[in-house]
Amino acid sequence: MHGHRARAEGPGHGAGGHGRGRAAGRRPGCRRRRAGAGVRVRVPASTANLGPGFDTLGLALGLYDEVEVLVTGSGLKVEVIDAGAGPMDDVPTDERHLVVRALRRAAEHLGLDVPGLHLRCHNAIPHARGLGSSAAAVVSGVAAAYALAGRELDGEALRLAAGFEGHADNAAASLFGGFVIAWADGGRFAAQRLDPHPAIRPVVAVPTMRSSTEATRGLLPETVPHADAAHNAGRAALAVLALTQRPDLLLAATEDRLHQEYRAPAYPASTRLVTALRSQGVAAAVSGAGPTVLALTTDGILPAGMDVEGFDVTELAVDTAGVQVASA
Ligand SMILES: Nc1ncnc2c1ncn2[C@@H]1O[C@H](COP(=O)(O)OP(=O)(O)O)[C@@H](O)[C@H]1O
Ligand SMILES: N[C@@H](CCOP(=O)(O)O)C(=O)O
Repeated sequence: MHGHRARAEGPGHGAGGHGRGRAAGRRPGCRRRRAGAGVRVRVPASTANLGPGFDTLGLALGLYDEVEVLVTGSGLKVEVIDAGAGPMDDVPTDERHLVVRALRRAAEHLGLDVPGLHLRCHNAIPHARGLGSSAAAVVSGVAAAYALAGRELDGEALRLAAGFEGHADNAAASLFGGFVIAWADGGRFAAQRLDPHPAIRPVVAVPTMRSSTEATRGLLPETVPHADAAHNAGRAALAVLALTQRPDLLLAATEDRLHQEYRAPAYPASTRLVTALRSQGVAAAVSGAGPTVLALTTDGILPAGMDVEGFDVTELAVDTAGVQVASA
């Protein structure tokens, strides 16, 4: 399943979405999925904002979580396997598990009755680092529900997934792959996918420290100076051109004044690395809400002499396919 294109039309589903708490009951017209049905989902990580495109721009990355979903007769079993993400001590294995919540909400939306569930989650995307692990988890749950219902992913899938976090940049990238522009009209999320320029080679510097997106969103001011808003509007527009056609413009196109400096106290080492890379001409930004540092290079490496102690530096491919689902 791939190549889906988000649509801007259709009814929206916000974070308070419909059907909450009804998953256990079987409603009239609900289609029961037989025990034994199963799907396997592979979902890419993502990097959001890309500097100036706060809550708007996203890029899918070639680092994947995989989830095996088996429909059972009753109950819930969640197995969480470290496939490179590190310790999973922040993940509950009951109904609060993010993949389970997303799957249940999407199943409810699709009129699908899932009597019991067994999940095996192979997690490679590190949590709370700014690589979209939570959006990837939500997208995998939504994609699993769509596949179990025999439905193709559509714009409603994006609205369901984005409704969990209230912004769609990561979710759209994980759903559709490639480079995405996401927006919301009164809570109705939509996205447009674009093909990133093939010369772009993202490098990520991932620190061991975690930083929750919710916490660093709390550092943002209610209002920003008009000049900063104007600056970011221009740079975000330029970023669309740079990401798709003109990688030579990436340094100017990744300059941000809306969110990074406010979040800087949460991760000083990442901020220092972004500044050092930019001073060497590398198009660097904080990835998502941080603390990972993203460098959009064309050679797949960082300049010599950078202080990357405490960071795990890796080149990641751009994922162009988005979430993939197969029968298990
Ligand atoms: N694969 C997953 N399965 C279950 N929960 C997850 C998964 N990935 C992320 N989460 C939840 O989301 C939190 C991280 O979300 P967030 O702070 O938005 O960071 P990120 O930048 O990684 O998305 C984790 O602490 C965990 O509670
Ligand atoms: N636009 C969001 C992106 C959050 O990304 P994450 O990978 O850190 O969850 C923000 O900047 O808050």
